Amino acid sequence: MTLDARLVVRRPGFTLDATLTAAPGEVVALLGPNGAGKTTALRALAGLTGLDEGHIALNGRRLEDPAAGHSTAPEHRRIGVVFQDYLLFPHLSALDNVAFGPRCRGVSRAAARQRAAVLLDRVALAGHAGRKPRELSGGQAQRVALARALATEPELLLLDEPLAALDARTRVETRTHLRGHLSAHEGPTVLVTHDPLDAMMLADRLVILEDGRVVQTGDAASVTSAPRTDYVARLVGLNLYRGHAEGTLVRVTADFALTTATPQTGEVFVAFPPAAVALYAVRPEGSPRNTWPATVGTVARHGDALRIELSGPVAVAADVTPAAAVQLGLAPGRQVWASLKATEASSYPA
Ligand SMILES: Nc1ncnc2c1ncn2[C@@H]1O[C@H](COP(=O)(O)OP(=O)(O)OP(=O)(O)O)[C@@H](O)[C@H]1O
Repeated sequence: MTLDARLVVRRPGFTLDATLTAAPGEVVALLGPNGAGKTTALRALAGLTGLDEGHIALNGRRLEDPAAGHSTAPEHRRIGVVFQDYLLFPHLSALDNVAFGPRCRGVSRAAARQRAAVLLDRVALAGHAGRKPRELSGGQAQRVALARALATEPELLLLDEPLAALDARTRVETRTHLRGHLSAHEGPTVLVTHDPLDAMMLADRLVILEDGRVVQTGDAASVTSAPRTDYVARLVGLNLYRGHAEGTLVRVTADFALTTATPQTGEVFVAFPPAAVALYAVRPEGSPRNTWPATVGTVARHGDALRIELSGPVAVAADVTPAAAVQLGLAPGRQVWASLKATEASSYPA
């Protein structure tokens, strides 16, 4: 069971053009900022939004091929969808919600309910089979929605912000359960989220979508260690610049260059954490560091540290201890020197 898709959907002022593949058993997270096209991509896979171009193939079978004038209706795609707000039928019990899909596919009432009971048991809700959705907690409703999506034995599983409706505590617990269920699913799974933690905990691979395009893909470790866009850099809390490298010197702008530890040639990204930026009242002398004058913009709490947004030759975020902030008198408008060790700046080809 393999997913192979190129999704092209044109809207006024927005075009989704994303290639998406997923191997059997693989969980792919579509991660991106608001309006990136994640939901549009999911709806296109489910057949709820038509493709203007491209194709969707599952197991080598074409579900949609606009060039050939072919589109399989949503109900004939072997796809299970868990929507953001779960969309459970309010008047049906948990059991009948789960039995609904098999019933629609012609399974007898008794067999559908039997299958639903097995699935509810699998999501640890056997004791709640008779409850209506309003009598379930958010986490329980999420599990019923998952059981309902699995009830039709889908080849492809789609999840739209599966944990967004849950409070923080339920979320942690439900995420762990969901991870287990996803790994038991033999087909590919595509999940949409704008929560990096959900993406990293649930998915084998991240596909970062920005403005309708795939800007980066890879496992969590490779994406977070080498972000390729500002969005990804902010997501993982790194400063990120693009520049031109000649050896260990990377020219970022006409009047700003950074020295890095590893020599490179050509177009590169340079990334470093805010905690690697040290601030001084006077220019630090005589060390193999990058130093530049900067002006304090905003000061905000960030964990145990203070996150200082600085302007100057480049915008940069620095984390300092509250004690250092007091000592340096860090307030908006204060002029300081920023400093970064070459060994803290990693560079990699753009
Ligand atoms: N039915 C529609 N008609 C016209 N434009 C639409 C429609 N649905 C979505 N769009 C536009 O398509 C773009 C992508 O929207 P989409 O909902 O896919 O993004 P998203 O990444 O899921 O965002 P969010 O995280 O906010 O849900 C947006 O610019 C949106 O305004």
